[in-house]
Amino acid sequence: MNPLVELIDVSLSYAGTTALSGFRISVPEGSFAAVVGPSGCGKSTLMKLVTGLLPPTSGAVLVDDKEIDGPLNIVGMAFQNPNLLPWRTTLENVLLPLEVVRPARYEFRQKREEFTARATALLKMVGLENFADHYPWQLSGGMQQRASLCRALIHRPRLLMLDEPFGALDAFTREELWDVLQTIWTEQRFTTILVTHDLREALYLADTVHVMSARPGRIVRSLDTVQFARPRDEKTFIDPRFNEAVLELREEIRNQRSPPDMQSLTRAAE
Ligand SMILES: Nc1ncnc2c1ncn2[C@@H]1O[C@H](COP(=O)(O)OP(=O)(O)OP(=O)(O)O)[C@@H](O)[C@H]1O
Repeated sequence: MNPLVELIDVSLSYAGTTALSGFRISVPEGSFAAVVGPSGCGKSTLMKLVTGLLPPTSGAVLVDDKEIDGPLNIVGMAFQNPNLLPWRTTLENVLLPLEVVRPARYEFRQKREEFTARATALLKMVGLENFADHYPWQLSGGMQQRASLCRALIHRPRLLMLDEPFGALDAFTREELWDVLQTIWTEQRFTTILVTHDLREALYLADTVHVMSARPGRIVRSLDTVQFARPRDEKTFIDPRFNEAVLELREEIRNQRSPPDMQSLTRAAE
């Protein structure tokens, strides 16, 4: 499969801080990639580069074989905070990107009914069919995150970028949402890049788990998860190979952490 997203020798520096250096990744169209790494290694920076919100300092960010030169409209995004607009109902929140993302916004007025039907179908897929007219404050955190997933997918993006979308949820709700995401992805096969601290989440959802080094971040390991048959379910968690892979990734990330700053440790001990 051709890569939809490719970063070639990318570096990105903020004033005085090199966040990424020598970063390479290739994400085949229709695949699910997860990116894990130690805190501050540049995962969110990667999201900003791939969505075109930040240009690289050097190297190339290619999407669909073209170097990107601004925000992309083929992307859907979801973050740890669902960021639903409090004055809009669930349905209205899901429809929001169609009102702002080109070219959908030109069609929105003529095809409102069709788009509403699409939003309703998505809400059904995530189990929110009876909450379309509710406001965000009437929804639990998990329900808000389900709505945020629908909003990310309403314009049928070719690329879904997820930055810790389940990070703030309790373990049970989080695992429920993994299955919701797995079901939608299996059906629609949009290319997905998930940034997460949760190694089980990465292994459960992705085709390939990429491990980043400590800052300046680059990919130091890419682990294929093909041995875990899809659809994955609770049996996946008790597969010894799954737990071995979690331990392996944990060890890899531990080795990537920067050595402790001895001066601050000494200061903290005083
Ligand atoms: N706007 C900025 N200006 C200066 N430095 C920044 C800026 N944004 C991020 N950084 C630095 O770049 C590095 C990478 O940040 P980034 O937020 O991408 O990491 P992350 O892996 O997403 O972090 P976390 O795991 O804590 O969510 C960090 O050291 C951070 O302090």
